[in-house]
Amino acid sequence: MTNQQNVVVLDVISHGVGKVLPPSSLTVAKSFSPQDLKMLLMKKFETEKGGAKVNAWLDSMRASSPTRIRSTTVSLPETDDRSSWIVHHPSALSMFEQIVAASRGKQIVMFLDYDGTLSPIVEDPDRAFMPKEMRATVRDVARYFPTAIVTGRCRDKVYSFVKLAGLYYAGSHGMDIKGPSKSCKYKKGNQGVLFQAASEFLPMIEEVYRALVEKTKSIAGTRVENNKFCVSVHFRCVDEKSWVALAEQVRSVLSEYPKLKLTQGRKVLEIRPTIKWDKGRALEFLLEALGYADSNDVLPVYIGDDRSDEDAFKVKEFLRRLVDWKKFTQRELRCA
Ligand SMILES: O=P(O)(O)OC[C@H]1O[C@H](O[C@H]2O[C@H](CO)[C@@H](O)[C@H](O)[C@H]2O)[C@H](O)[C@@H](O)[C@@H]1O
Repeated sequence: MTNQQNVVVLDVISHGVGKVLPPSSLTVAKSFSPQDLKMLLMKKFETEKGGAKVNAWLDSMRASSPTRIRSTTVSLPETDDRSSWIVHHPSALSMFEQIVAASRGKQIVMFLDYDGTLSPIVEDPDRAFMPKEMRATVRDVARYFPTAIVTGRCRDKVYSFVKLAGLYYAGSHGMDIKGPSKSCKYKKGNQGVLFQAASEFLPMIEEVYRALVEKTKSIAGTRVENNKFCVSVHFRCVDEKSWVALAEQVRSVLSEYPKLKLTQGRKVLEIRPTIKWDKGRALEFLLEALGYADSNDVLPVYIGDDRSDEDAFKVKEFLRRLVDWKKFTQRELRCA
C-alpha cells in the first residue's frame, strides 16, 4: 500500500474473479484477463517444463526480492512493468472509502498472504513469526469477514505461525485447503481438509526435496524447505557468487522431473507440480465453498506482497480500518 499498492480488490460481479477496481473510480471498472489475474496471484517467474535456462534463472534471481522501502514517499524503481502495475493497483488505504462503498450489500471475503504481508521477511524461514498485534488484528478481521490465509508455505507450518482456528488455510500455493477448525459463522458442515489438488505428487515432492538437500548441501547458505506439495530453495543467505552453482544443481535435479516446474519468489526458487492450480484457483475454490460461486453478493479482497515488499504496518492499518468500519455500520444498523 502507500505507493506500493499491494491490496488488490477483486470484483467478481461480471467476470468471475477477473475484474480489478481501477485507480480513480469504482464505476469505470477495468477488465483483467485471466492471464492478468494469474500474474497478480502467482510469482512472476516461471520456466518451461524442466527445460529452463540457468541464465534466465539467474537474471530472475537477481531481480527478485525488492528492498524494503520504509518511507511513504520514496518511489519504487521505475520500470515500465512496475509503473503500469501500480496504475492498475492503487493504494488500498487511499481507496478505503471507495472499497467500502463497493462492498455495500456484499460480503467481503478476505484473502491474506503470509510471508512479507502478515510477517516481516527474515533470513530464517522458520523464524518468520507473526507479530502479536497483527494476530489480534487478523482475529478481529475473521470475526467480521470470512478470512483465508493463502500461502506458498506448508499449511501446518503457516498454521503454527498464525495460530488462529477460525480461518481458512490454503497452503502449498493453494494446493492444500482446509476450513476453520473451530466454530465460525461462515463454516459450512465439517470443514476439515476441503481440497488437495496435488495428492499424487506427495511421494515425488518428498523425493525431490531429499535430492535437493543432497545436491545443494555444499553451497553455503542454501536452505531447502519442504512445503508438502512444493519445495522452496532459499538463496537469501547464499553468496551471489554461488548462485550459478545453485541454479545448476537445481536444474540438474529438476531435469529428472518433467512433471515439476520452477517459479520464483523473493530470494527463493519454488518447485511445484505442473498442474493447473495456483493461489488464484484456490481463491475461486474458497469462494465457491463459501457459497459465492458466480455470485454478485461478494467482494473478495486479496492482500499480498507478490510484487513488492509490503509494509506490514500499512496492512495492519487497512485491516484495522475495515474492522472499525464494520463495527460502526453494524451499530448503525442496530440503531436504525
Ligand atoms: O506465498 P507466500 O506466503 O508469500 O510464500 C512464499 C515463500 O515465503 C517464504 O519465504 C519468504 O519468506 C522467508 C521468511 O521471511 C524469507 O526468508 C524468504 O527469503 C522469502 O522468500 C517461505 O519460506 C517459502 O517457502 C515460500 O515459498
